[in-house]
Amino acid sequence: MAARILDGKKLAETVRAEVREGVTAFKAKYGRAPGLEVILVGDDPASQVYTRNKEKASNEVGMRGHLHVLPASTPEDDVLALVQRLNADEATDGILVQLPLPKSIREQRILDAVDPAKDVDGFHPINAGLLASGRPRLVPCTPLGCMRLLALAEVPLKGAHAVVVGRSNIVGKPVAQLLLAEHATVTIAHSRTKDLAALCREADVLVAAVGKAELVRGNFVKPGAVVIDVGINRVDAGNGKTKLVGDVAYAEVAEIASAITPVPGGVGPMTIAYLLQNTLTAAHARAAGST
Ligand SMILES: Nc1nc(=O)c2c([nH]1)NC[C@@H]1CN(c3ccc(C(=O)N[C@@H](CCC(=O)O)C(=O)O)cc3)C=[N+]21
Repeated sequence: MAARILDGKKLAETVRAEVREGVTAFKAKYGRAPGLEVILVGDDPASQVYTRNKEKASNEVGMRGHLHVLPASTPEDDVLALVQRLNADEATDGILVQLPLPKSIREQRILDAVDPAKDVDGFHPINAGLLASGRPRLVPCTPLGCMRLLALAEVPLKGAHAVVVGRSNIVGKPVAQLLLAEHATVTIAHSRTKDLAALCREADVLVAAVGKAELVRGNFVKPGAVVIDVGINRVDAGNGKTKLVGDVAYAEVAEIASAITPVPGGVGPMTIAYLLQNTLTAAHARAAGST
């Protein structure tokens, strides 16, 4: 039995179309476009591609998207000053600081400076705390994308055992909170978990977000489970080139799971789609004066 492939690229198109309609309605109501400001510090090639894609994607749905590129040598205080300027800018609804930042800059200091009302990544401790308290406001994009993929899979979450492998503030913890809110029984596992394979085999829903290429093998998966692969690992393809693989050994697991997300074309495109959705959400909240 081969698993159903959960096509994130196609579903992301649907989400973007939803956002595009929402942006049209927002413009009609408020006479302005939602504004997204993306900040990239440094010249990491992958980050350059990702941030340009975010800028482009926001413009494609009718937003005012803008990318700020700062040299890697930019002093921490200058990055902070840009964040503060954007916090104060009425036309800016969303601020995204691309990670990782150069080592000379304290990430926490910058992320904590983003106005929680404009924190479209959902990384600010206020937004993390609201999510954990069952009062979600701006929720991290990748976990939102995972939940939408699970909705596509039509997997019943109520009472299901969900195992999340990975405990990051960006994916593992928030996706666990969202699964809990849907009444799943959630286990958060990580690199130090004893007998990880046996624990994962208990999962009806398995979310792999550890950042270790193909860690999740066939023997980690209960027959019929739904598998969401958040990993994006660039590995040697053997022919002098590189390729992207997830945290899941796809070919092997696709023989056992009932549904699985591919890499690329799974969670990645959904992350960008939900960044746009979050920007629209932030714009509405700000325009309505609720924050
Ligand atoms: N503040 C911040 N917010 C982020 O959301 C954030 C970040 N920093 N830093 C880096 C990571 C990574 N990330 C990706 C988003 C989409 C794809 C994506 O669309 N990937 C395509 C393939 C891309 C390719 O071919 O290289 C796919 O999976 O199909 C990948 C990676 C967002 N991140």
